[in-house]
Amino acid sequence: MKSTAVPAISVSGLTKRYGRNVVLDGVDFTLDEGVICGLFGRNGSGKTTIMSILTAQNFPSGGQIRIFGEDPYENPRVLPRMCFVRENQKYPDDARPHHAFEMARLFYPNWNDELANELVDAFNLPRCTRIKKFSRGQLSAVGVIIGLASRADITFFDEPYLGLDAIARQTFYDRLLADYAEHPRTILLSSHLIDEIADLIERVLVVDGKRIVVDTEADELRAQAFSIVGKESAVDEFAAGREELHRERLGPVASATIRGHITDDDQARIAALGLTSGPVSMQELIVRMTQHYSEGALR
Ligand SMILES: Nc1ncnc2c1ncn2[C@@H]1O[C@H](COP(=O)(O)OP(=O)(O)OP(=O)(O)O)[C@@H](O)[C@H]1O
Repeated sequence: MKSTAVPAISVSGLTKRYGRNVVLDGVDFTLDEGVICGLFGRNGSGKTTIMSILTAQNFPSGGQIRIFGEDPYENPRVLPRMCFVRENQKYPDDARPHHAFEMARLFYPNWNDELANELVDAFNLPRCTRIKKFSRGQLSAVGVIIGLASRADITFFDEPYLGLDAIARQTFYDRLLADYAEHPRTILLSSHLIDEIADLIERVLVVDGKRIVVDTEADELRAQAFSIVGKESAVDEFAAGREELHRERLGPVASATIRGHITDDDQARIAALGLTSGPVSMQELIVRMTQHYSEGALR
């Protein structure tokens, strides 16, 4: 299911301006069907803007976007195939969860009532309370349930975890993976809790400086850096001539994040220098790479 002739999403040269403020400038990426992809980036980097443009809730200022090969604007072939779970979703004042689910059932052809009901129990959601009275986490749970039970061909989750406690977030991740295994589809998930979703995602996109700066398979990303720790003079010796993403010092001891695959020769040299090496978490790697890009080191 990994590659199809027509990608689920294709974006080329996307720009977006709000007045004179250019927030996206030349965003390019494609996403095949049947992939869970993480969309990461700092606050205000444009993640919500990208999702809202892809779901035709916002207009691009330039460039081209295609959903299953088609322009999504006012396109009845494409719009019911996409579900956008956004942070500030509004519901009518008197709506209870079942009202929101009835609306979703009308719109999404693959909607599954049984799954929605199971999830209401899994998230301990009160069935008879008006959504207006819900806590922040309960409100997020309504969005997550709609996102999962819609089984849309492409589901966009934009920071869907706000207010959800650790147990509820784990419930979301577990149910997402379980349902995705039975009903593969395309999922674009933005989050600041990178390590929490690192094991869910197969693909990574990072937006920074108005464009996509990282576009890679998750496994490849994990292998793109390693850390070394030990006496600073030994760290200096090992790091000389290599791309160093980050360094920290504590007295005579330093730890450096080095970009690149660690080789057998590297391992031997690390041991000979009395250093220790370790993996870098996806969150740390993305944070370090984003800082590095922001400092202009890679441009
Ligand atoms: N309707 C709007 N009018 C003017 N500026 C906007 C509008 N919507 C977003 N912006 C600006 O566009 C930029 C990108 O915002 P966006 O919400 O897409 O970022 P984000 O990556 O989703 O941020 P966060 O991680 O904080 O949710 C920000 O600088 C924001 O202020």
